[in-house]
Amino acid sequence: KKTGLPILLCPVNPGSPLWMLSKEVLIPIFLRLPFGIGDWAGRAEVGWTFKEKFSVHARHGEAFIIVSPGENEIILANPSATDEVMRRRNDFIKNPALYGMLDIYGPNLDTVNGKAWDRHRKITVPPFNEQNSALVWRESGEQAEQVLRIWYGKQQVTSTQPDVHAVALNVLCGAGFGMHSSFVDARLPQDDEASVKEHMGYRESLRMLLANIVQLVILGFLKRAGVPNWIWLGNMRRLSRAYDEFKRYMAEMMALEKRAFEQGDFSRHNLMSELVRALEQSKRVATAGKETATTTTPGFALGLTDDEVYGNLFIYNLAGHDTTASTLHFAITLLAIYPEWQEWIAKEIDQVREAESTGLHYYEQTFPKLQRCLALMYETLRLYGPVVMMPRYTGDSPQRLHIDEEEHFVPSKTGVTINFAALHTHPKYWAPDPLTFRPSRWISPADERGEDDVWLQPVPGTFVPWNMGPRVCPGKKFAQVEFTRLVFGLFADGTRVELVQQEGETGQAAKARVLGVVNRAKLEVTLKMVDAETIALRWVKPASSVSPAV
Ligand code: HEM
Repeated sequence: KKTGLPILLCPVNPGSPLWMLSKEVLIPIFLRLPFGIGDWAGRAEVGWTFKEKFSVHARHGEAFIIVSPGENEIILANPSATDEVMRRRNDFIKNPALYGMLDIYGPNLDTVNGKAWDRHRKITVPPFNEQNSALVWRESGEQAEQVLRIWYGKQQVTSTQPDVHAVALNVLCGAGFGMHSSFVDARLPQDDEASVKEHMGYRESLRMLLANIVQLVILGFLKRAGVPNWIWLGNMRRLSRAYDEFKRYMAEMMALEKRAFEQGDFSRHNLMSELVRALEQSKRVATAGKETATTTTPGFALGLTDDEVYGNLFIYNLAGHDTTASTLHFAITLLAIYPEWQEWIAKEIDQVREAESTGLHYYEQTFPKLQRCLALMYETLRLYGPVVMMPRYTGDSPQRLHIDEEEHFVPSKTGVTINFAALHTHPKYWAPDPLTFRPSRWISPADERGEDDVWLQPVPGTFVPWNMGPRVCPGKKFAQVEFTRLVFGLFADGTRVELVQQEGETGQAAKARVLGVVNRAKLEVTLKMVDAETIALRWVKPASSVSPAV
C-alpha cells in the first residue's frame, strides 16, 4: 500500500515450482471463470506482457503492483520512470535469484551487478566496435547468399526458424569469435540420427541447451556442485552431454585463440581474443599471489576467472544469436504475410544496388543507406521483439521512484519490471495505429524541397528493445548490421517470399492462419513462434535472374 500504486492480487507465487509445473493446464481453466475472477492467471507466467500489450495498463494505469505470496512486483509502462529505472543500475539491480539462473557456466555480464559488472563490461564490450561491424557485414552477406541458395532449391521451406538460427550463429561465430563457418557445412542434418548420436556438434548442443533452459538451470547448478554424470537419466542425460560438449567446444575455441596469441598474432580483436587476454591477466595475478585467482584476490580488477570466461562465452552465444535470429524470423514471416512491405523495402534495395556500378557493397557506404531495411527491423522489434519485459529489483534497500510528477516509495525486495510490450504499443505514443505492423512509421519521406528522409525519434522510454542507460545491449549495432545486411541480400533482384497455401485454402485464409501463429508466440528464452514448422514459405525470383545477387 505504501507504494501508492493500484494493487492487483495474484493468489499464487508465479515463481513457485508447483505453479510452473501446473500452469499450462490451470491458466486456461482460471481464465474461463465468470466475472473475470480468474484474470490474474493471465499475468502469472513469464512473458505474459506479449499477449496483453497495453491492455492491463489501460485498466489500471501506467504503473501498478502485483501482490502475490511470492515477492511483489511493480509493472511499469511509464516512459520517464523507465528511463529512471534503467539509469539507476545500482538502485534497481538484477535480482541475483532470478538472473543467477543464467550463470549456467559461470557469472557473466548479463547476470552480475555493481563492481563486478564494471569489470565484465570493460573486458567484453570493446570488441563490438566499427571494425567489428564491417566484419559482421561481410559474414552476413556470405550467409545470406548461402541460405538463399538452399531455400531456392526447395519447393517449400518449413525450416525457416532453425535456418535463421544457424545463420545468426554462424555470423556470431565468425564476427564475434573469429571462427568462420559456412551455412552449408555447419548445418546439422536434422534427420541424420546416427551422426547426432555419435557427435552432437556445436550447434546442436547449443540448440539443446536453449530448448531445455529450465532443466538446464537445475543441471548447471548441480554440475557445478560436483554431481557426477552417471546420475542422469533420459533427457537429462542427453542434456548433460550437451552441457559437457558445449563446454568442450568453447574450450577448443579458446585454445585456438590462445595459440594465435602465443604465436604473436596480436591483430585479433574479437570477443574470444579479449577473453583469452582476460584469463591470462587473472593467471598472472594468481601466480604473483601464488594462489588461484578469484574475484576477491587482491589486485583482481581486470581479469576474469575461468568460470567467468565460460559464463560470458555462453551468454554471448545465447544473447548474440537467439535475439537477432528471432527478430529475422518474425520479419521474414511478416513480409510473407504482407507482400506490400516487401515491395517497399525492395524499392530501396534495388536503388542502392543500381547506384553502385561495381556491384561491391561495403559496410561503410551501404549500411547507412538501408533505412527501410532498418525500419523493418525496428517495427518488428516494436511488436515482436525478443525481450518483452525487463525485470529489475530493489534488493536490500528501499528506493524512491518518480512516476511522472509523483514520487513513490518502493520497498526493499520488490520487483520493478519494465513492460516493453506495453510501452511499444502505448496508444498515446504510437497513435493512431499502435498494434499495426507498419514499418514506414519510422521514416517520414523527403519533402518537396528535397530535404532528406527523417527518421522517427520516439519519445525517450517508449522504444527500448535493446534496453537503455548503462546496461544497454552491447550487441545493438551488431544486430542492426547483421539484420540489414541479411535483408539486403535476401530481397535483391526481385527475390520475394510467399506463403504456401494449404490444400483448399484461400490466400486470405493462409494469411490469417500464419498471423495466428505469429501472434501466439511464446517466451522460450526469447519470444518465439510455437509450431513455426507449420508455416511453409516459398522463395521465388524472376525468371530472368540467374543466381541470387547478394
Ligand atoms: C535484435 C537483437 C537484440 C536485442 C533485441 C537485444 C536486447 C537486449 C536487451 C533488452 C538487453 C538487456 C537485458 C537485461 O538487462 O536483462 C540485452 C543485453 C545484452 N545483450 Fe542484447 N540484444 C540483441 C542482440 C545482441 C547481440 C547480437 C549480442 C552480442 C553479440 C548481445 C549481447 C548482450 C549482452 C552480453 C547483454 C548483457 C549486457 C549487460 O547486462 O550489461 N545482444 N540485449
